[in-house]
Amino acid sequence: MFLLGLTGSIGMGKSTTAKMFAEEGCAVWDADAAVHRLYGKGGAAVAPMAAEFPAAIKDGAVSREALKETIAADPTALPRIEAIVHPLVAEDRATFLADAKSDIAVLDIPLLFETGGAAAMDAVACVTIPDDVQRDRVLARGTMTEAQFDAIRAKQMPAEEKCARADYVIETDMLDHARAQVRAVIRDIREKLRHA
Ligand SMILES: CC(C)(COP(=O)(O)OP(=O)(O)OC[C@H]1O[C@@H](n2cnc3c(N)ncnc32)[C@H](O)[C@@H]1O)[C@@H](O)C(=O)NCCC(=O)NCCS
Ligand SMILES: Nc1ncnc2c1ncn2[C@@H]1O[C@H](COP(=O)(O)OP(=O)(O)OP(=O)(O)O)[C@@H](O)[C@H]1O
Repeated sequence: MFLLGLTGSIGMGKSTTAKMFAEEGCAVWDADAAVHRLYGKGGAAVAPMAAEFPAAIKDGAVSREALKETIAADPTALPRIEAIVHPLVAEDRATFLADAKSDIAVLDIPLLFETGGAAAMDAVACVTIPDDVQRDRVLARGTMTEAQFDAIRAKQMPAEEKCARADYVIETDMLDHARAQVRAVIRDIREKLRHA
């Protein structure tokens, strides 16, 4: 199975583009969605998070709202959260890949380059839009304050660097344009698989 990493800065269109790959028949796994499962009631992150961040647990699940307050108040919190969450995310991904049935698996991973995951991919696609559009789109969702957005963005590798390292760049300026690029990426990969 061909492993295509899909990455890009916060709000640049990873989830929307991943859905397009799924619609074209690729098996898709989403790291953020895995975190949602892990944080949910009965999720594997709840107990270890409760041990370190008791204030972030509400109704047996990890509360993102509470967690964002913790992160804002304590600069050491995010790396400690990552140390708990990232190994669990890696397990979730291994389970997905063991069951996946498709010629191409797309792994939507926001921190693919930051965490060194790109080395395990056969190729990487990076979604991109200009910074001002990114900011507008993220703030329009209303789930983050401008300060929270800036803090997350500052932690991520700059978008230009991600694109420079990627094998494919997908501009997410318009849905039809992105879909055409997704189809071109799939065609290119299938062509490569035929000649492998
Ligand atoms: C910070 C939290 C509480 C924000 O939750 P919220 O629901 O508002 O946003 P969401 O999870 O959808 O994340 C939005 C985007 O923020 C970026 N982001 C999230 N976590 C991180 C991080 N640790 N470092 C850099 N960017 C991050 C990603 O681009 C992500 O797609 C949440 O993302 C979290 O708990 N992050 C820690 C776990 C993690 O590292 N996840 C990243 C994918 S494995
Ligand atoms: N090709 C596109 N054309 C127009 N709008 C788009 C396109 N792709 C994404 N968007 C819009 O941009 C916003 C962010 O997209 P999306 O949620 O897919 O990004 P993301 O990278 O997964 O975000 P995050 O990093 O926060 O998880 C959404 O409002 C979405 O509708």
